Amino acid sequence: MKQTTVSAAQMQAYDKYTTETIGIPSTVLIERAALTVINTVAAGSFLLENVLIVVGTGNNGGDGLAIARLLHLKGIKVEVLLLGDERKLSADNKLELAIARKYHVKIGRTVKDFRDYTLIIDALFGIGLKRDITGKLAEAVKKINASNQPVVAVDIPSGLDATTGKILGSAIRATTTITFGYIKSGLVSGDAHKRVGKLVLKDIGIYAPEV
Ligand SMILES: NC(=O)C1=CN([C@@H]2O[C@H](COP(=O)(O)OP(=O)(O)OC[C@H]3O[C@@H](n4cnc5c(N)ncnc54)[C@H](O)[C@@H]3O)[C@@H](O)[C@H]2O)[C@@H](O)CC1
Ligand SMILES: [K+]
Repeated sequence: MKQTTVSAAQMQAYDKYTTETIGIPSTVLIERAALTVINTVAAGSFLLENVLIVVGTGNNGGDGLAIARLLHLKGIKVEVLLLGDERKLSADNKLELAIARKYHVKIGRTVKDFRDYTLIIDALFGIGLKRDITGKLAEAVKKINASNQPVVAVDIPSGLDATTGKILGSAIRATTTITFGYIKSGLVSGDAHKRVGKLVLKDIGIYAPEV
């Protein structure tokens, strides 16, 4: 795996190349991303007693839903907090949500107190974040940070611009960030040092066209 950094646009192009030109279904990549996250989390010192997975409407949320399902099927107590407009789910997110619901994963729209969880997994936004996080979503981000609970960010802490590392409105403060395929430049620049925590790079089968 190359250690050079990539922009969000480059990473999106690699995703597209892998899924469209090579033909690996995006749900295979999501499953690999989810397996990687649960294995990395299990190998760490996190307490998996009561896990909250915060998911958004895009494919980062799709990763989160797959993580929730895999943990749930291992008998770990998990809860999903689904944030954003459910009518705007990406196709893969919709599929992962339907699968999670069939396995009776607990999925809610609100949380009483973020301090009730032993681990929070952040799958709100990945490299698709385009503008400032505002309103209810920004409130949730601030409450998660204020909870001081351990947070594992999926691909990138939500709210961080994947290219510049600038905080867009507000951003999750992660204990550990597990990023897929390549280190996005925003994980090592701008405000990244305030938000990323320990950075872990994992291969999930996305490669640049020249590989
Ligand atoms: N094939 C792929 O593209 C893969 C993607 N993966 C995951 O998917 C992520 C990228 O997924 P997406 O491109 O769907 O992007 P995201 O999941 O980052 O989110 C994009 C969604 O959020 C909305 N949005 C953007 N900024 C917003 C804001 N400020 N407030 C409210 N809504 C906002 C967009 O309109 C879009 O619906 C990666 O970071 C990675 O975690 C991996 O699962 C591997 C495969
Ligand atoms: K995230």
